[in-house]
Amino acid sequence: MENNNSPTQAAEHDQKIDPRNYDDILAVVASIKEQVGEETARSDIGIICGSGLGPIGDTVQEPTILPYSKIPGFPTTHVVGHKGNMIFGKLGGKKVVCLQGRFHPYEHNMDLALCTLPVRVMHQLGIKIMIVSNAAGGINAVLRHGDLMLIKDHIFLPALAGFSPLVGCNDPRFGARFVSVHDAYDKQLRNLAIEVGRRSNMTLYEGVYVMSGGPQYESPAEVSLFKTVGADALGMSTCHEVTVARQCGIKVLGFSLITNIANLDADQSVEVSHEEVMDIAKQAGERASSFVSDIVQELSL
Ligand SMILES: O=P(O)(O)O[C@H]1O[C@H](CO)[C@@H](O)[C@H]1O
Ligand SMILES: Nc1nc2[nH]cnc2c(=O)[nH]1
Repeated sequence: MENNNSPTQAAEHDQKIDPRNYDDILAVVASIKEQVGEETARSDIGIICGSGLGPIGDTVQEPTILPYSKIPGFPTTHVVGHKGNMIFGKLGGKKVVCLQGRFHPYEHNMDLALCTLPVRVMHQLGIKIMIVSNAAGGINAVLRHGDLMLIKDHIFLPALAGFSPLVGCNDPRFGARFVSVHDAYDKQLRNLAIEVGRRSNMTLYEGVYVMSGGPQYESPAEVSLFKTVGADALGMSTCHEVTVARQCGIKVLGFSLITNIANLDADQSVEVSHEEVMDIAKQAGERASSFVSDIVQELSL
């Protein structure tokens, strides 16, 4: 089993990094540049792979792979289906950096600043656009296993309860103290994705993603609550990354792969498991990868 929280996966560096400190972020970036070379590190597009969506990273051409264990300040990824690699290379003719593995707040004691360190690092590496993917439970009745849903907006539940990556002192070099997320998921990028999907006859939904803290899956009553407030799909990631990206001025395109149907009725509920999530993600991996690659090909920077 990969990424099983084994002590052998401890970081290979001993540099102490505070993810809330701007100069420390620059130190992380300097280390990455030193290891892969300045030109390789410079990237235009960042991609974050969701649970089981690592195959997107495997399609990067001319890859230079830097394991997280070699990046100062990066914790290990504990969740199965998140390999823990930063991959530099080309996709659709563009320079990309792909994160094969993300940091979920539930893995890291709800330290959202730590979990968004990779986004701040990618910003310093030059990305202007971030494509973020996740595995999610479908709430909207139209959604089926394996469907792709473009994220139009989100409900960042932990942040509403005070768990935002922007809590704490704000170094103005990071961006605004008060970040507007009125347009978190860029409309032009969404339109492009819809057009790309249409051309390849892909059924693509658009909806609202809600992030819960996890790691337990939701009870039927909780799913009903989310449905009532307008959520279409739910997961335990993404919103923290998108919030930081917006603070940095990065444009975002996000999509959810529907890996399970969230339970709405306690009398007819079925067990949800990460194995099911991984299974469906595996089946959809190729489709999701070619979708991302087609979009990247058409992006103008
Ligand atoms: O959001 P990603 O990383 O795709 O993973 C999703 O899948 C896991 C649960 O199966 C949770 O971590 C949830 O957030
Ligand atoms: N919170 C949550 N995360 C998920 N990730 C994949 N499926 C689900 C789900 O049903 N709920």
